[in-house]
Amino acid sequence: MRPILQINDVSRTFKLGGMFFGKKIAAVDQVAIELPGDKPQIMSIVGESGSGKTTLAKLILRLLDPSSGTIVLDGVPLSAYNKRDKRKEFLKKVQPIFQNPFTSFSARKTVDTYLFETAMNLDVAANKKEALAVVTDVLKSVGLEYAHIKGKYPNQFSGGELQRISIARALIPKPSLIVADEPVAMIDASLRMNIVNLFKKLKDEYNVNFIYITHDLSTAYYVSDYIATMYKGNLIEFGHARNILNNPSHPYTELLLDSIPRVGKKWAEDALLADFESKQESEAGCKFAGRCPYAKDVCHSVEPYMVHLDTEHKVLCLKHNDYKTGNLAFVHKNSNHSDKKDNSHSISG
Ligand SMILES: Nc1ncnc2c1ncn2[C@@H]1O[C@H](COP(=O)(O)OP(=O)(O)OP(=O)(O)O)[C@@H](O)[C@H]1O
Repeated sequence: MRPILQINDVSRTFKLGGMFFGKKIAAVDQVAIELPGDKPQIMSIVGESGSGKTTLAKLILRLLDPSSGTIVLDGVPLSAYNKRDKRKEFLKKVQPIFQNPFTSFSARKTVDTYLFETAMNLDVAANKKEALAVVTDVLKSVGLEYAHIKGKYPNQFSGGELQRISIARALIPKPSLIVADEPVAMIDASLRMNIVNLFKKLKDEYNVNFIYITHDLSTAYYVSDYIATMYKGNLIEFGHARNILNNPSHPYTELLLDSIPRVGKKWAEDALLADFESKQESEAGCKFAGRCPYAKDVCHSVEPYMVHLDTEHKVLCLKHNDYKTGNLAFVHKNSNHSDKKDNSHSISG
């Protein structure tokens, strides 16, 4: 079964400052992810502010073009949708959900108008009667009645309700992929789980994959089939959520897991993250070395390369190559190969 999503060594750089003296930053730096297509998946992208999550989401949504690399959705490169007349086709396959539902809808338009327009514009319904059936259906799937939203404006809803309506709207074309960028960030903490639970339910009901971008690790670990951890533009760990939870293998993922409040966990353990944050970033080598509790000298001078711990778990860390820099003798017994990152050939033994 072909993967539903392939992100092939994708980078996106931004130029900051002037034409000649400005510097380039790699918001997304050679990210490679393959999401299996055998059944619908929820993949969370986690990482702190500035790690590149939103830039990656925008690349998948075609709101930005990659500086290099390709993204392939269900066997079709996203560049195939570049032509104007292919835009609708793309929107039928990939739908976004944004952080703030109040900015997704104009304050001057009733929300049901949006739903009807989406159904008609994306050729899901040929007329208003057909559209009504579709709209009623998608609203029911997110726990709302059409009668409850009919003729109302965005400010007549709570943030949680409006986010459910955005989800309903995204479902209208029955897309293969929904990209949700921090969809619960503006919602009351007590209601976040309801939204996240919806993703789990809808995944099977609509056979739709979700990319869930979040700071909220507790919901990410709860909802995900796969987890991608990003740090300063790099994908530093990717794998099945079960593997990541039971065997977090990048020191940063370990730290993130440690920072999730858990019943019975002492305050002193929570303080760990802040301590590491205060340390200096290293200039060369691993971007995380300055904060890493396991860093050795080599980590400050040699860029890490991706090590496959098993078929569904990979990590960008020299620790998993026993800090060796040329000899690919992996410590993990299941390891059988390492993959590129173009910088891997700069490693000398
Ligand atoms: N249009 C842009 N021009 C210049 N730099 C940008 C642009 N968009 C993003 N960046 C930079 O790229 C890096 C990654 O940003 P991005 O928004 O993707 O991170 P993020 O992980 O989504 O952060 P947050 O959780 O705060 O949204 C940051 O350093 C950011 O300042």
